[in-house]
Amino acid sequence: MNDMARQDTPALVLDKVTKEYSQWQRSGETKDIIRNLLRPEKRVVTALDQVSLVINSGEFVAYAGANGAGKSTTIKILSGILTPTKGGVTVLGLNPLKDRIPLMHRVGVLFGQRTELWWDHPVITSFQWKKDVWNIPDQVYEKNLQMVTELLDLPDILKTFARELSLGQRMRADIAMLLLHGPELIFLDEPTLGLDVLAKQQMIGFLKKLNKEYGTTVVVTSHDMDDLEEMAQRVVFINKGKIAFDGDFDSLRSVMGGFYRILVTTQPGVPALSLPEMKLLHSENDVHEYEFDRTKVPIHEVLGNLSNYSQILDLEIKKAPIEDVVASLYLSWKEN
Ligand SMILES: Nc1ncnc2c1ncn2[C@@H]1O[C@H](COP(=O)(O)OP(=O)(O)OP(=O)(O)O)[C@@H](O)[C@H]1O
Repeated sequence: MNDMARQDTPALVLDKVTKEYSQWQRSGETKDIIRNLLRPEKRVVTALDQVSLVINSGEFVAYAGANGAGKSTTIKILSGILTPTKGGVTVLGLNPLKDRIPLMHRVGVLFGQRTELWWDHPVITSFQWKKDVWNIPDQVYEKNLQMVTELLDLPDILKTFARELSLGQRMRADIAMLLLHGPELIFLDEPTLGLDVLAKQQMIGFLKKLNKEYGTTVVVTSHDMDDLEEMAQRVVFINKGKIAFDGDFDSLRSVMGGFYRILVTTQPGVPALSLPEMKLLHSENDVHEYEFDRTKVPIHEVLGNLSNYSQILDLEIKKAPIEDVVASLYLSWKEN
């Protein structure tokens, strides 16, 4: 396929995909052992319920949702590990089940806590093993190895045994290995889980660069909404197997109202002011944090009200933290 045709083909399409699992039910009580053996009970769980989704080539998409929402199931279906119960799936224009081998050469999948590195060998040995087994041409391998070594700062890591790497170093080595065959589309499950602040920043910076400069389509799942907001342009939320939101982060914020935070620093000893249309969240020393909904009170009105108070020394307005927005969303979904 030429490059033009590739760009026109969506990176992935889910068309009314449903996935049901059968789960064996056992009470765990001794008195039920015989009954469990003779009349085992099964429960059908609908992990994905008529999910339709299109992700275009070159996008960076956050795929989010609470525990058990259906994220891993989606990624397993997209990578051909699972068959959907109903519905159609294409990845880079191919069928993940029938075309698994050709797809493997164009896609990369990384499940956060799993590693493909050989534990008792230096990292470079695993890389060379992948090159041989995957039949990666010398030129492609050398080019990608150079790219990941530079961008992920790997020189020392390459010579180190995988078992001796820190979590952050191992994650970098895993992502590097994933990219050696030059995938056009990558699925990453929790790539920042457990990383310290610096390692996390490095990982986020690298993924953004990979998407922007190399055009790789990236689909990331994570429970850390701040990380997702920093990385992705689009967020798709799945809730109980259904797409509950698909858009950018600002639109996600506005789903729960246009909540903003304002930090008001007053002169020492001045108690928190009671301000119209603003909810006091907390006060510490002379800094008081309020929340307001800008769809109800425009920002200029808030500032106008505050300008009447000579006790105010400083002001800072910021968007409500995305984690809080999502917590309210989860709560509203739970109640429905
Ligand atoms: N192999 C399986 N057999 C039976 N049920 C399963 C299986 N895998 C997942 N499920 C069920 O499908 C639903 C979706 O699970 P899935 O692992 O896709 O969620 P998730 O969004 O990835 O969750 P998490 O964030 O906790 O990893 C859950 O109710 C889960 O119990």
